[in-house]
Amino acid sequence: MYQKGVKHLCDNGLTQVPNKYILPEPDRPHSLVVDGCIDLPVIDFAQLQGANRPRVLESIARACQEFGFFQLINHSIGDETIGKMIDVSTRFFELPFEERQRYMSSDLHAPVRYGTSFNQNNDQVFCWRDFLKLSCQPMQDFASFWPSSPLDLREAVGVYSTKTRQLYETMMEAILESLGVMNNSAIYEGGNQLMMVNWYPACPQPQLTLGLPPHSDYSLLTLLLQDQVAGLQIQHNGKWVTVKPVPNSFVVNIGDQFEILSNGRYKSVVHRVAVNSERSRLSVASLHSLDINQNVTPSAILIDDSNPRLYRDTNFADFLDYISSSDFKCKRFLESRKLHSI
Ligand SMILES: O=C(O)CCC(=O)C(=O)O
Ligand SMILES: [Fe+2]
Repeated sequence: MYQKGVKHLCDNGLTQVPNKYILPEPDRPHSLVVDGCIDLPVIDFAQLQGANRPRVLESIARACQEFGFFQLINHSIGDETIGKMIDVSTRFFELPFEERQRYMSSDLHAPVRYGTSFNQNNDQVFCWRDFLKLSCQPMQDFASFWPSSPLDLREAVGVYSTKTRQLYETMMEAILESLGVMNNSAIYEGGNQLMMVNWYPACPQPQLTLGLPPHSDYSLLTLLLQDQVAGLQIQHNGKWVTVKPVPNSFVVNIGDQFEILSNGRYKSVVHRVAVNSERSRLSVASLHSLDINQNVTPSAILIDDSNPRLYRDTNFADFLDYISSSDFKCKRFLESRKLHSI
């Protein structure tokens, strides 16, 4: 019954968190280890386009080194596109269960997948999240698989994914430039784009469970849209800190593939999601990575005698194999790609 998702469970009335979702004591989101809200470094996309570019690139480098995350403002994706994406996603999760169930699949490679928890095939303890995962790139291959209800979903996802894709390419160019890696559009053109729409229902005992367990993203880069309900927490200086939502901005974070590409200069930082008893929360993560079988390799110009190569080549298919074969937690996939001299 837990396989049907948290929304389904809550719709049937719930005053306590079932055992299936109760984390062992040390894994719970204790308020003691949470160091309050932080303002992530803010990067002004508009400034990146003009004479201030060198200064903005320095701020990007600092943000990527210190946090692995930043807030992107003035990013040129209109409020209307963002508003529609949030609205249509919310309406998807409000559809009757039978309608959502049509997209349920335990196949990690399915182009459209409605599911629950983190990896419901393997998780011992479930997390307090339902999701809709949509493959987006190349769009002509995938759009016909996207849910046909709500009626305006395909159009909203089409516009939103095209615009986030363009923004991703511009940000990749800038982030690589901040590392001194120039003229490398071949790395990020084409590639894979997955839209992960996350729904975290309000939870009667939020201190016992998590919306998502600690993990790093496998992507090169993730562009995250969150609504106004706080929940995202990142590891910073050994503590969990909550990221304050900024309206109409994107939270941009470095993924495992970028950590490898940068030979460890920029780290893919572990994050998790806390839930709350007051409000449900929606987020849309646009995960951008290389094509499924395309290897990511540390950039040659970031390797020399004093900076030896730190990672072996890997690809997205390896990651999917990894998460289907083990109880995937934290950064263990990336750890498994490290060359053992470090
Ligand atoms: O909901 C969030 O704020 C984060 C989602 C996330 O980390 C993910 O989808 O990988
Ligand atoms: Fe994530």
